[in-house]
Amino acid sequence: MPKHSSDDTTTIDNGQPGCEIAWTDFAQKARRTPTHSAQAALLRPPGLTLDLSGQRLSPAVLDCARRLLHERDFDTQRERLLHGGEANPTEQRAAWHTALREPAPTAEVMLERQRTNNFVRVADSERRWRNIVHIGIGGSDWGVRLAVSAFGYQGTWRNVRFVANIDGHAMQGGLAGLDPHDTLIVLASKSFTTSETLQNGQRAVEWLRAAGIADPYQHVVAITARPEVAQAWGVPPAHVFKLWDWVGGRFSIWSSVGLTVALAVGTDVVAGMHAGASAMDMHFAQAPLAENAPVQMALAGIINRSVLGYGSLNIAPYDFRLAQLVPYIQQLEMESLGKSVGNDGETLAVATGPAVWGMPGTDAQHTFFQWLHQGSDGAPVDFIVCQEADHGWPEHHRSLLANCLAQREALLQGKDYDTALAECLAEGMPPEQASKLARHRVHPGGRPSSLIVLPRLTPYSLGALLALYEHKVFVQGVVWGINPFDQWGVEYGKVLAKGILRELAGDAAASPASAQAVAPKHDASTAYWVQAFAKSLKGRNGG
Ligand SMILES: O=P(O)(O)OC[C@H]1O[C@](O)(CO)[C@@H](O)[C@@H]1O
Repeated sequence: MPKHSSDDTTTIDNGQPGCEIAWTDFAQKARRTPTHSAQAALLRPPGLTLDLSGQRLSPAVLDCARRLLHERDFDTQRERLLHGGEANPTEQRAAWHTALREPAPTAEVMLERQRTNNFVRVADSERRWRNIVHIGIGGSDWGVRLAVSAFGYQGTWRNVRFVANIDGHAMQGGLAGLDPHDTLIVLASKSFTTSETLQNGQRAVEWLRAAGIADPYQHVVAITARPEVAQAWGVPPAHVFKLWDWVGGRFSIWSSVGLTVALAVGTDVVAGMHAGASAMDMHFAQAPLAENAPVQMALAGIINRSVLGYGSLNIAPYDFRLAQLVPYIQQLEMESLGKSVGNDGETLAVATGPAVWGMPGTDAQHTFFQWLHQGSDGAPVDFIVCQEADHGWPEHHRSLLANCLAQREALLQGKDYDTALAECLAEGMPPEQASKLARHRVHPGGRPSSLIVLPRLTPYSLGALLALYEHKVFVQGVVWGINPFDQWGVEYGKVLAKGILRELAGDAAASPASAQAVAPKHDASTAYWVQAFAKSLKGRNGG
């Protein structure tokens, strides 16, 4: 059976009787449904409107999807997710990020929310911490960057810098020009073991100390699921904010990791995002499947990936403020769905999570839209746009909206040869030249897309949008039979890096075999570069 196939007969078999039939029916119906239905297919969950008319969805597809979801035990799995059950079986824990944004959360969640808000209130009232350096990576970074750039794009009275990368230039740039005496370092790390974050944090502490600050840790806060480790590292207990093991790293924007957002753009923004996301949670829990936005979006994505064979998904926010949405969704989708082994431990028979990439429109149009329109592969596109802008130049917003709709229409409708030829002739070309050039002007069309319209960019609508994608990813995990809440693939590289690091530091005993049992013997190329880099590092350090 092919691993990656758009063949109708490719089956998903996760050990449940009948799944193969439901999948085959679903795939066949989807294949027979044309992309681009005659009417806009609008869903109106909280905070946004979703137009899926550019996808291969139809009542017949939905009918088969219902059976498929039933056979995957979707209702039970959704219940488990939303009520703190063991949604993450390989790590034997919940994935209960929805609990963090509930209007009436548990006492422990409420306590951390209050502690975070108090910290911000005191800092604001004292006009303290003019500079914030947020140090975190992956899920401890992207959501914060996104919210700060979405609502602080005009600048804020606090100067907020982000440092994620282990590359020393990132830290150098992150600290450059700041007054250490009025700088707060926010260390966000669920595990408090991530080497990038801890090393960058160490540099920040040294920088504070070098400025003559006697107790640099008074300038540091930590947000972590391991408060005792953060305290042992030096952070005062009152500066340690907690999240929980049952919050996946890529969902931590809903936790105290939002502290930097609150310091930068206000606690109201955080509360608004929570409200929007929580409303989407309710919608996901209660809306019938035909109107359930995350479910419908998930089905469209499954058809694009596993039935039509598209290898990637393009995210095109037609909003400059949402540039950081691209890496945010990239991590959410690719860390969650970048798996090829199912929950039963078997290799999956169908292709799962697509590569996710993108850039805000209209920049994207001048960068890679050519490939989307006429390239041999193409990719489904999620267009995201706000109906109303928040600036005072309506002509700019008109152009932005026109561009968004035009790109989508071109992908959907395409342009056939006769139209292209007529165009060329109307431009006065001689017939022979026109017939040649017309071929280059043909757009295949029928390329799938979704259009997500936010009434305007508010914390509520952004919260709803993020929760929409989260639940979409979850539903895809259910259908594909994979756990979207672990990320074992990231771990192996981390383990190997530790061994190589020791070798680069000249630790002779750290040959791969002796460093750790799981590290393989280096391949010839890696061995060559380890030696070469070790030599140049040694030379540089005068060794
Ligand atoms: O918050 P931590 O524990 O520092 O982890 C940072 C990131 O590293 C990962 O574990 C792996 O990339 C992500 O899931 C997570 O968001």
